[in-house]
Amino acid sequence: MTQYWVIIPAAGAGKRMASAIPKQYLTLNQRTILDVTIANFLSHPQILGVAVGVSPNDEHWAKSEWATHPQVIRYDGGTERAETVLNGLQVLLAVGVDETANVLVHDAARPLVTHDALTRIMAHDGSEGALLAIPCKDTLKLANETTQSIGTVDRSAIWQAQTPQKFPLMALLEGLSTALEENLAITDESSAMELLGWQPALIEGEATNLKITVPEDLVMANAILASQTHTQQ
Ligand SMILES: Nc1ccn([C@@H]2O[C@H](COP(=O)(O)OP(=O)(O)OP(=O)(O)O)[C@@H](O)[C@H]2O)c(=O)n1
Ligand SMILES: C[C@](O)(CO)[C@H](O)COP(=O)(O)O
Repeated sequence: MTQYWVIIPAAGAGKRMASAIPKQYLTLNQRTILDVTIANFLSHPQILGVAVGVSPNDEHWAKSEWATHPQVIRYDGGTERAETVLNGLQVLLAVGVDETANVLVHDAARPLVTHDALTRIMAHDGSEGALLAIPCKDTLKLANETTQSIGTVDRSAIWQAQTPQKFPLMALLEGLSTALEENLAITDESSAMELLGWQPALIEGEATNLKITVPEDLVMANAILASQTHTQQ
């Protein structure tokens, strides 16, 4: 079975969470969100190691249960997510990861991804990359500047992107470098690859793989964790 390195961007400030500490260090079932995320990956047999991008002035990483683990590399993230991921790709090259290898990129703020979903995206053998995503289930409204509905968007072709996202290391490095050089506001890896003309596969994920962004997401994540057995070590 193919084995993978994972880049976990964890250098964000968590502004929308409005918490005293960056949200990736908030507690989920007596562990930090970041430690739960790392545990989820390192407990999967196809994961070789994790490169975690944290803020250069991060004061919390040293207390992580993974801070000294041999399969975990800490590196300096950037001011934007794309920069943090790009720095991670450079780190993987520096430690000898093959340029042709596919790598996974996964938000630190998504601790509940299941091994089943990880196995499915790693098993996907398409040539244009892949990402976990979920088809839109709600009716979508278009809002005007006073938050009134001015129309309904056809949701039949709308999917919500999640992570992990999987791309060849060097291709992703080119995509992110291009997007950053052109000052393009990209919020995930697949949008950078689409700029190069790639059409990555959408691999259906799970609604429980939520990104913890605002306080109510943490309430939901705790409820999901309490109701499901996640394979974590
Ligand atoms: N410069 C940045 C910005 C974000 N991230 C990471 O990208 C993931 C998804 O981003 P998001 O949920 O937006 O996190 P934040 O940027 O921290 O949140 P906010 O936008 O509310 O500040 C998070 O794990 C976050 O730590 C990162 O590594 N480097
Ligand atoms: C990568 C991502 O989680 C896919 O939905 C999302 O784009 C991250 O966006 P954010 O604004 O950095 O949270």
